[in-house]
Amino acid sequence: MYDAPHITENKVSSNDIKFDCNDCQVFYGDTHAIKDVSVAIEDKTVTAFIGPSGCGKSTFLRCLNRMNDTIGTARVEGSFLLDGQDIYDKRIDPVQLRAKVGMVFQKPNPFPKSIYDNIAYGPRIHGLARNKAELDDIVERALHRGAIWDEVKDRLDEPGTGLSGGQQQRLCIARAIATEPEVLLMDEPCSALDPIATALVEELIDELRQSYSVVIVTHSMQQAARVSQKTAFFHLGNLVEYGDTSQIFTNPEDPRTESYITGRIG
Ligand SMILES: Nc1ncnc2c1ncn2[C@@H]1O[C@H](COP(=O)(O)OP(=O)(O)OP(=O)(O)O)[C@@H](O)[C@H]1O
Repeated sequence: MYDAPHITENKVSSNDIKFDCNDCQVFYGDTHAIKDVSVAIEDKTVTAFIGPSGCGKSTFLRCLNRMNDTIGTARVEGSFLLDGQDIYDKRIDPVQLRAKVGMVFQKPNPFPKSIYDNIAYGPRIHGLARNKAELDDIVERALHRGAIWDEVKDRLDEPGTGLSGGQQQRLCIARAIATEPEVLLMDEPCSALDPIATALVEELIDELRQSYSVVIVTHSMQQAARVSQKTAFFHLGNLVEYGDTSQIFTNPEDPRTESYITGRIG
Protein backbone atom coordinates (compact mmCIF):
# COMPACT_ATOMS: atom_id res chain seq x y z
CA MET A 1 0.00 0.00 0.00
CA TYR A 2 1.06 3.56 -0.46
CA ASP A 3 -0.35 6.94 0.35
CA ALA A 4 -2.07 8.26 -2.71
CA PRO A 5 -1.96 11.93 -3.52
CA HIS A 6 -4.98 14.04 -2.76
CA ILE A 7 -7.51 13.24 -5.47
CA THR A 8 -9.28 16.48 -6.06
CA GLU A 9 -11.24 15.31 -9.09
CA ASN A 10 -13.25 12.81 -7.08
CA LYS A 11 -13.32 14.82 -3.87
CA VAL A 12 -11.65 12.04 -1.91
CA SER A 13 -8.78 12.92 0.35
CA SER A 14 -7.46 9.46 0.55
CA ASN A 15 -6.07 7.23 3.24
CA ASP A 16 -4.44 4.08 1.92
CA ILE A 17 -5.24 3.38 -1.68
CA LYS A 18 -5.50 -0.26 -2.65
CA PHE A 19 -6.42 0.08 -6.32
CA ASP A 20 -5.44 3.08 -8.35
CA CYS A 21 -7.22 2.94 -11.72
CA ASN A 22 -6.57 5.51 -14.41
CA ASP A 23 -7.98 6.21 -17.88
CA CYS A 24 -9.65 2.81 -18.04
CA GLN A 25 -11.56 1.72 -21.13
CA VAL A 26 -13.31 -1.54 -21.90
CA PHE A 27 -14.60 -2.55 -25.30
CA TYR A 28 -16.68 -5.59 -26.21
CA GLY A 29 -16.08 -5.65 -29.95
CA ASP A 30 -17.45 -2.26 -31.03
CA THR A 31 -19.31 -1.59 -27.76
CA HIS A 32 -17.47 0.93 -25.61
CA ALA A 33 -18.62 -0.29 -22.19
CA ILE A 34 -16.24 1.64 -19.89
CA LYS A 35 -15.21 5.15 -20.90
CA ASP A 36 -12.16 6.77 -19.47
CA VAL A 37 -12.78 5.81 -15.86
CA SER A 38 -10.32 6.82 -13.14
CA VAL A 39 -10.91 5.90 -9.54
CA ALA A 40 -8.85 5.25 -6.42
CA ILE A 41 -10.28 2.47 -4.25
CA GLU A 42 -9.36 2.60 -0.59
CA ASP A 43 -8.11 -0.19 1.60
CA LYS A 44 -10.24 -1.48 4.49
CA THR A 45 -13.26 0.22 3.01
CA VAL A 46 -16.44 -0.97 1.36
CA THR A 47 -16.90 0.72 -2.00
CA ALA A 48 -20.29 0.37 -3.71
CA PHE A 49 -20.70 0.56 -7.48
CA ILE A 50 -24.20 1.73 -8.33
CA GLY A 51 -25.97 2.82 -11.49
CA PRO A 52 -28.65 1.79 -13.98
CA SER A 53 -28.61 -1.59 -15.68
CA GLY A 54 -25.96 -1.82 -18.40
CA CYS A 55 -23.95 1.16 -17.14
CA GLY A 56 -20.78 -0.93 -16.77
CA LYS A 57 -20.61 -1.73 -13.02
CA SER A 58 -19.89 -5.44 -13.47
CA THR A 59 -17.55 -4.80 -16.38
CA PHE A 60 -15.45 -2.43 -14.31
CA LEU A 61 -15.53 -4.77 -11.30
CA ARG A 62 -14.28 -7.63 -13.49
CA CYS A 63 -11.34 -5.48 -14.63
CA LEU A 64 -10.04 -5.54 -11.07
CA ASN A 65 -9.16 -9.24 -11.14
CA ARG A 66 -8.88 -9.66 -14.90
CA MET A 67 -12.06 -11.67 -15.19
CA ASN A 68 -12.65 -9.88 -18.51
CA ASP A 69 -9.66 -11.85 -19.83
CA THR A 70 -12.04 -14.80 -20.01
CA ILE A 71 -14.38 -12.94 -22.41
CA GLY A 72 -13.03 -13.28 -25.95
CA THR A 73 -14.43 -10.00 -27.28
CA ALA A 74 -13.37 -7.88 -24.30
CA ARG A 75 -10.47 -5.44 -24.63
CA VAL A 76 -9.22 -3.56 -21.56
CA GLU A 77 -7.06 -0.42 -21.68
CA GLY A 78 -5.67 1.92 -19.05
CA SER A 79 -3.81 1.48 -15.83
CA PHE A 80 -4.92 -0.71 -12.93
CA LEU A 81 -2.42 -0.55 -10.07
CA LEU A 82 -2.84 -2.82 -7.08
CA ASP A 83 -0.54 -1.56 -4.33
CA GLY A 84 1.30 0.27 -7.08
CA GLN A 85 1.72 -2.82 -9.29
CA ASP A 86 0.17 -3.06 -12.76
CA ILE A 87 -2.14 -6.09 -12.67
CA TYR A 88 -2.14 -6.24 -16.49
CA ASP A 89 1.63 -6.58 -16.61
CA LYS A 90 2.60 -9.64 -18.70
CA ARG A 91 4.46 -11.10 -15.72
CA ILE A 92 1.33 -11.22 -13.56
CA ASP A 93 -0.31 -14.63 -13.38
CA PRO A 94 -4.10 -14.06 -13.45
CA VAL A 95 -4.66 -17.14 -11.27
CA GLN A 96 -2.39 -15.73 -8.55
CA LEU A 97 -4.03 -12.34 -8.98
CA ARG A 98 -7.49 -13.85 -8.42
CA ALA A 99 -6.29 -15.43 -5.18
CA LYS A 100 -5.30 -11.93 -4.06
CA VAL A 101 -8.40 -10.28 -5.51
CA GLY A 102 -11.20 -12.72 -4.74
CA MET A 103 -14.67 -12.62 -6.23
CA VAL A 104 -18.16 -13.55 -5.12
CA PHE A 105 -20.86 -13.76 -7.78
CA GLN A 106 -24.53 -12.92 -7.93
CA LYS A 107 -25.66 -16.52 -7.81
CA PRO A 108 -24.04 -18.71 -5.17
CA ASN A 109 -21.85 -21.14 -7.11
CA PRO A 110 -20.40 -23.76 -4.76
CA PHE A 111 -18.33 -26.44 -6.45
CA PRO A 112 -19.97 -29.88 -6.66
CA LYS A 113 -17.75 -30.98 -3.79
CA SER A 114 -18.01 -31.30 -0.04
CA ILE A 115 -18.26 -28.20 2.14
CA TYR A 116 -14.69 -28.90 3.30
CA ASP A 117 -13.34 -29.27 -0.23
CA ASN A 118 -15.06 -26.11 -1.41
CA ILE A 119 -12.94 -24.16 1.05
CA ALA A 120 -9.80 -26.31 0.78
CA TYR A 121 -9.66 -26.07 -3.03
CA GLY A 122 -7.95 -22.66 -3.29
CA PRO A 123 -5.48 -23.18 -0.41
CA ARG A 124 -4.53 -26.53 -1.95
CA ILE A 125 -3.80 -25.19 -5.43
CA HIS A 126 -1.90 -22.23 -4.00
CA GLY A 127 0.07 -24.44 -1.60
CA LEU A 128 -1.02 -22.55 1.52
CA ALA A 129 -0.99 -25.59 3.83
CA ARG A 130 1.93 -27.89 4.54
CA ASN A 131 -0.18 -30.71 5.95
CA LYS A 132 -3.72 -31.81 6.73
CA ALA A 133 -3.76 -30.14 10.15
CA GLU A 134 -2.86 -26.78 8.62
CA LEU A 135 -5.48 -27.23 5.93
CA ASP A 136 -8.08 -28.09 8.59
CA ASP A 137 -7.17 -24.85 10.36
CA ILE A 138 -7.49 -22.79 7.21
CA VAL A 139 -10.89 -24.35 6.44
CA GLU A 140 -12.17 -23.75 9.95
CA ARG A 141 -10.90 -20.17 10.04
CA ALA A 142 -12.45 -19.34 6.67
CA LEU A 143 -15.80 -20.83 7.68
CA HIS A 144 -15.70 -18.83 10.92
CA ARG A 145 -14.94 -15.63 9.02
CA GLY A 146 -17.69 -16.49 6.56
CA ALA A 147 -20.07 -16.62 9.54
CA ILE A 148 -21.19 -20.14 8.65
CA TRP A 149 -19.01 -22.40 10.83
CA ASP A 150 -21.69 -23.15 13.41
CA GLU A 151 -24.13 -24.20 10.72
CA VAL A 152 -21.75 -26.56 8.91
CA LYS A 153 -19.18 -27.80 11.43
CA ASP A 154 -20.94 -31.16 11.83
CA ARG A 155 -21.46 -31.72 8.12
CA LEU A 156 -18.18 -30.77 6.47
CA ASP A 157 -18.26 -33.89 4.30
CA GLU A 158 -21.68 -33.12 2.86
CA PRO A 159 -22.03 -31.40 -0.51
CA GLY A 160 -21.91 -27.59 -0.54
CA THR A 161 -24.80 -27.63 -2.99
CA GLY A 162 -27.03 -29.09 -0.25
CA LEU A 163 -26.98 -25.85 1.74
CA SER A 164 -29.67 -23.16 1.54
CA GLY A 165 -29.07 -20.26 -0.87
CA GLY A 166 -27.97 -17.91 1.90
CA GLN A 167 -25.68 -20.55 3.37
CA GLN A 168 -24.23 -21.29 -0.07
CA GLN A 169 -23.42 -17.60 -0.54
CA ARG A 170 -21.66 -17.44 2.82
CA LEU A 171 -19.81 -20.64 1.85
CA CYS A 172 -18.71 -18.90 -1.36
CA ILE A 173 -17.56 -15.88 0.63
CA ALA A 174 -15.64 -18.23 2.96
CA ARG A 175 -14.15 -19.91 -0.11
CA ALA A 176 -13.07 -16.54 -1.49
CA ILE A 177 -11.39 -15.52 1.77
CA ALA A 178 -9.68 -18.90 2.34
CA THR A 179 -6.82 -17.85 0.06
CA GLU A 180 -6.23 -14.74 2.22
CA PRO A 181 -7.15 -12.22 -0.47
CA GLU A 182 -6.50 -8.52 -0.04
CA VAL A 183 -9.49 -7.38 -2.02
CA LEU A 184 -12.93 -8.95 -2.24
CA LEU A 185 -15.09 -8.18 -5.27
CA MET A 186 -18.80 -8.88 -4.88
CA ASP A 187 -21.14 -8.74 -7.85
CA GLU A 188 -24.67 -8.32 -6.47
CA PRO A 189 -23.96 -10.91 -3.78
CA CYS A 190 -27.41 -10.68 -2.19
CA SER A 191 -29.64 -10.55 -5.23
CA ALA A 192 -30.60 -14.23 -4.88
CA LEU A 193 -31.06 -14.08 -1.11
CA ASP A 194 -34.02 -13.44 1.18
CA PRO A 195 -33.94 -10.49 3.63
CA ILE A 196 -32.63 -12.57 6.54
CA ALA A 197 -29.77 -14.08 4.53
CA THR A 198 -29.10 -10.63 3.06
CA ALA A 199 -28.79 -9.14 6.55
CA LEU A 200 -26.29 -11.87 7.50
CA VAL A 201 -24.18 -11.24 4.41
CA GLU A 202 -24.30 -7.47 5.00
CA GLU A 203 -23.08 -7.98 8.58
CA LEU A 204 -20.32 -10.14 7.20
CA ILE A 205 -19.31 -7.48 4.67
CA ASP A 206 -19.01 -4.97 7.48
CA GLU A 207 -16.83 -7.40 9.43
CA LEU A 208 -14.67 -8.18 6.39
CA ARG A 209 -13.74 -4.59 5.80
CA GLN A 210 -11.67 -4.67 8.96
CA SER A 211 -9.22 -6.77 6.93
CA TYR A 212 -9.97 -6.24 3.26
CA SER A 213 -10.91 -3.76 0.66
CA VAL A 214 -14.42 -4.77 -0.43
CA VAL A 215 -15.99 -3.63 -3.71
CA ILE A 216 -19.65 -4.44 -4.14
CA VAL A 217 -21.92 -4.00 -7.14
CA THR A 218 -25.48 -3.51 -6.01
CA HIS A 219 -28.83 -2.54 -7.47
CA SER A 220 -30.11 -1.72 -4.02
CA MET A 221 -29.42 1.82 -2.96
CA GLN A 222 -30.51 0.91 0.55
CA GLN A 223 -27.83 -1.75 0.57
CA ALA A 224 -25.19 0.63 -0.77
CA ALA A 225 -26.13 3.12 1.94
CA ARG A 226 -26.05 0.43 4.65
CA VAL A 227 -22.79 -1.31 3.83
CA SER A 228 -20.49 1.11 2.02
CA GLN A 229 -18.34 4.05 3.03
CA LYS A 230 -17.58 5.07 -0.56
CA THR A 231 -19.90 5.03 -3.54
CA ALA A 232 -19.19 5.23 -7.26
CA PHE A 233 -22.11 6.08 -9.55
CA PHE A 234 -21.78 4.84 -13.13
CA HIS A 235 -23.93 5.94 -16.07
CA LEU A 236 -23.57 4.83 -19.70
CA GLY A 237 -20.02 3.60 -19.11
CA ASN A 238 -18.87 6.78 -17.36
CA LEU A 239 -17.98 7.17 -13.72
CA VAL A 240 -20.16 10.17 -13.00
CA GLU A 241 -19.49 10.68 -9.33
CA TYR A 242 -17.39 9.07 -6.62
CA GLY A 243 -17.18 10.01 -2.99
CA ASP A 244 -18.32 9.37 0.55
CA THR A 245 -21.51 7.33 0.53
CA SER A 246 -23.21 9.73 2.94
CA GLN A 247 -22.47 12.66 0.64
CA ILE A 248 -23.50 10.85 -2.56
CA PHE A 249 -26.83 9.91 -1.03
CA THR A 250 -27.63 13.20 0.65
CA ASN A 251 -25.93 15.81 -1.45
CA PRO A 252 -24.84 14.51 -4.86
CA GLU A 253 -23.06 16.96 -7.09
CA ASP A 254 -24.12 15.67 -10.48
CA PRO A 255 -27.76 15.91 -11.59
CA ARG A 256 -27.52 12.40 -13.06
CA THR A 257 -26.60 10.98 -9.66
CA GLU A 258 -29.46 12.83 -8.07
CA SER A 259 -31.90 11.57 -10.70
CA TYR A 260 -30.77 8.00 -10.09
CA ILE A 261 -30.88 8.04 -6.32
CA THR A 262 -34.28 9.72 -6.34
CA GLY A 263 -35.56 7.08 -8.75
CA ARG A 264 -35.96 9.29 -11.80
CA ILE A 265 -33.55 7.29 -13.96
CA GLY A 266 -32.74 3.65 -13.70
N1 LIG B 1 -19.82 -10.44 -22.45
C1 LIG B 1 -20.27 -9.32 -23.05
N2 LIG B 1 -20.26 -9.21 -24.39
C2 LIG B 1 -20.72 -8.11 -25.01
N3 LIG B 1 -21.21 -7.03 -24.38
C3 LIG B 1 -21.24 -7.08 -23.03
C4 LIG B 1 -20.79 -8.22 -22.30
N4 LIG B 1 -20.95 -7.98 -20.98
C5 LIG B 1 -21.49 -6.74 -20.89
N5 LIG B 1 -21.67 -6.20 -22.11
C6 LIG B 1 -22.22 -4.86 -22.43
O1 LIG B 1 -21.43 -3.90 -21.72
C7 LIG B 1 -22.26 -2.90 -21.13
C8 LIG B 1 -22.05 -2.89 -19.63
O2 LIG B 1 -22.55 -4.11 -19.08
P1 LIG B 1 -22.38 -4.50 -17.55
O3 LIG B 1 -22.88 -5.90 -17.39
O4 LIG B 1 -21.02 -4.21 -17.12
O5 LIG B 1 -23.37 -3.46 -16.87
P2 LIG B 1 -23.97 -3.46 -15.38
O6 LIG B 1 -24.02 -2.04 -14.99
O7 LIG B 1 -23.23 -4.40 -14.52
O8 LIG B 1 -25.44 -4.00 -15.67
P3 LIG B 1 -26.47 -4.81 -14.73
O9 LIG B 1 -26.76 -3.90 -13.58
O10 LIG B 1 -27.67 -5.01 -15.61
O11 LIG B 1 -25.82 -6.09 -14.34
C9 LIG B 1 -23.68 -3.23 -21.57
O12 LIG B 1 -23.95 -2.48 -22.73
C10 LIG B 1 -23.63 -4.70 -21.87
O13 LIG B 1 -24.59 -5.06 -22.83
